[in-house]
Amino acid sequence: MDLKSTKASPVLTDPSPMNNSRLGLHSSLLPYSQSGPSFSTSILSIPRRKPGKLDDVRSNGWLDAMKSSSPPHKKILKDFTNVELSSDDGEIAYRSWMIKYPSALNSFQQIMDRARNRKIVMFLDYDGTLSPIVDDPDRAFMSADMRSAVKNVAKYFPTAIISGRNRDKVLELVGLTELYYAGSHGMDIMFPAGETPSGGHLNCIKSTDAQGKEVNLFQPASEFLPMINEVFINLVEITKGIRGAKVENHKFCVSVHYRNVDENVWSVVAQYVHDTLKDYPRLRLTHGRKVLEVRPMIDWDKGKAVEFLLKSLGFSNINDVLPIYIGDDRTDEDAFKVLRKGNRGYGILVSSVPKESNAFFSLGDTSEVKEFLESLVRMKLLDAKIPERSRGPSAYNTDLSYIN
Ligand SMILES: O=P(O)(O)OC[C@H]1O[C@H](O[C@H]2O[C@H](CO)[C@@H](O)[C@H](O)[C@H]2O)[C@H](O)[C@@H](O)[C@@H]1O
Repeated sequence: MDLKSTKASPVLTDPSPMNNSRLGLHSSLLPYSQSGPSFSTSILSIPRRKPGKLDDVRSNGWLDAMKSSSPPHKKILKDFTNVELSSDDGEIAYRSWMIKYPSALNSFQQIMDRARNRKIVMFLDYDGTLSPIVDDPDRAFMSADMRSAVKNVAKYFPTAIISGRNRDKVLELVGLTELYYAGSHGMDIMFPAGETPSGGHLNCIKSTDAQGKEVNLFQPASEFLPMINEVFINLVEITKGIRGAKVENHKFCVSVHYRNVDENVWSVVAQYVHDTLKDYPRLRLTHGRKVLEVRPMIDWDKGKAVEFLLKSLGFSNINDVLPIYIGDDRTDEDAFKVLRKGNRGYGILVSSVPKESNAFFSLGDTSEVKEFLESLVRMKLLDAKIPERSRGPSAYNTDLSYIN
């Protein structure tokens, strides 16, 4: 297979604003320009390959997007309101944001009313949702309490983790075999054998899980595997002189982290990724939290993965099912959109600062996520105890702490 071929695959589309036609805007990349940002040799050793013109990543918006990824709270408030805010103003801006995206904890009753006579299906993102954001992606562990909250939720509600990470890695981090897992932003889905979605998807293969159980794997970007490996190797090589840069191979996508890179050098990281992508017109870039993500240019994302799983698991009837997706990142917005469309379910954004979103509700941080999951379980147990006839709208407002 010609890895760099532009020949279209049936699944290829160009859904991203950050695609390679944008990248092509400045195709005549010049050798490294001295007018780029200055950096000390203590944080950046001489790279093997010189980056193209650093203006590329400025003019195509990459740098702005990088700066606005997980910025300080004050900057987010300024961007959200368009004015410089004092901390009191910030509090007001946050409160008005909360009116638009009410707390899922405070709106629990409303969510439960909607869930009456419907099966809740839970979708959970990993980083920033189940585990707090930390500097080292290899140390993004979830707490034991969170693990037990997820385990309990999965006892009563079908539960899937949809992560940008490699599927095996996220399974290792979560450590619960009773869940469904989708890695690589939904491009690597494992689901039970026998449950194939109607419509007979291609790219669905039989496999076995870690316990030797038969499962189905859906990998719509499987043809990109060699290309992704090649790009991973190139990106590791090209960024190895940049202190703090880290490249992860997630099988069907590659992450380039700049969280621990000196901000003056971000443009160099961006330019290296930009230069690399010029050789791969069938790959595109998306932005996460202080991470650049290189992925196949296919019409597939976390939203499509949610739809696929609902269908595969037999939960596509909108009248019987209430899907809830909790996530914190831009890539989760695709899933929020799918649930918002046709009022199908609820997206819940995890954020402690105002952010525009397609979610319906918000939760402030991972501890509120845990609280929400625990409330779902308590509600389920209470439901089993209260006879149908005595259930009123306020049934779930009672103190549920006696249920263990
Ligand atoms: O879809 P997710 O499960 O949320 O994965 C998205 C990315 O998460 C990881 O990076 C993020 O979390 C790290 C640990 O807290 C943090 O250091 C990093 O800055 C964040 O971007 C993961 O390492 C990425 O590969 C995922 O794409």
